[in-house]
Amino acid sequence: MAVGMSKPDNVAKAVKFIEEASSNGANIVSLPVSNLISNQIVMKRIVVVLVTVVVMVVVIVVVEVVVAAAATPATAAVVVVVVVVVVVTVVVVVVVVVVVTVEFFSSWQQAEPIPGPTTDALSQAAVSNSVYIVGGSIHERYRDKSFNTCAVFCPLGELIAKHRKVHLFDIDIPGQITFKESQNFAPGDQLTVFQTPYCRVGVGICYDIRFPEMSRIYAEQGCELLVFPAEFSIATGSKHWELLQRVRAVDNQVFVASASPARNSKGDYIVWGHSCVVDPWGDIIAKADEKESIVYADVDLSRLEEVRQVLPLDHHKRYDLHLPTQPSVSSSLRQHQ
Ligand SMILES: O=C(O)CCC(=O)C(=O)O
Repeated sequence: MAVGMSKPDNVAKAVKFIEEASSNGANIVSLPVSNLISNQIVMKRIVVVLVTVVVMVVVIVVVEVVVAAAATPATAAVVVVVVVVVVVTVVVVVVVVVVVTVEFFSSWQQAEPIPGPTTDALSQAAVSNSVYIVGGSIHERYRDKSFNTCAVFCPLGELIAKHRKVHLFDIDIPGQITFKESQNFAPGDQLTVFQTPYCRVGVGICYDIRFPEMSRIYAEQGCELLVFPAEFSIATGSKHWELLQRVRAVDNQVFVASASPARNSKGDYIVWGHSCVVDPWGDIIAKADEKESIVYADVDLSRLEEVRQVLPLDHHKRYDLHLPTQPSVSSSLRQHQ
């Protein structure tokens, strides 16, 4: 789905898509990342514009004062020094106040607790449509911290799992993309698995897909489907989006589904789009383009068995040589398995 600036509109649209997916027979519906979070990049642009305007106004005032003072040479030098000191102080104060305010606004005020208004709407949508919902991600406020969190609901509307993004996207690819997610979020410290009557599901958010150990643990814990609400940019998505999903599917012999927002036309972070579902053989069985759409796929467990039979990787594993993994599953798994 296309993500807008208004959180209530995004939530309403998500609910509409859930209804549509369910009416077309979907049992598990995943929303993309950011569908419920306003665009912080736009906030940062507003700051840049605001600061630029303030600086320009101050510069104009200074020029006026200097020109006026130049008429009386004796006081000109003193006036210039005073004005410069005042201007620099004002600019520094304005920048600090605005940046701190906006960071606070974007990283905290938009956040909400779970349960909260957004997850209430998702819970209601799960009940009304009798589906499991992997709720994209919301900006969760918990005590004095913010998390990038995916809430999962069962058809009874219960919150059965909550995945707080484990790996934060702090990267700098010169000339392409710089992102420091840890400025706004704290990392989660648990992996998340939930059980449905159809299959067992492991959840990750976006950058989490890049860490093969996480998907491996999910597979070892019996997951047949891995779901990644995500939001890759063009910079990395064009190269790695499909590749990562296919390699996770092939290595672990599981289905992998990744839900992305539609391509946005404005902003510094251009979303790649292309939600897709990959089967355990690595075939892409359903795929969107960059535009807004719903992607449907059957998680056919007999296909999974077939792949595991012809390529019995689990039987060939050399656990005596491979590094042991350290499973750590969220309490939701223990409660709902
Ligand atoms: O791994 C990537 O290339 C993109 C990840 C990302 O955009 C995120 O986690 O927010």
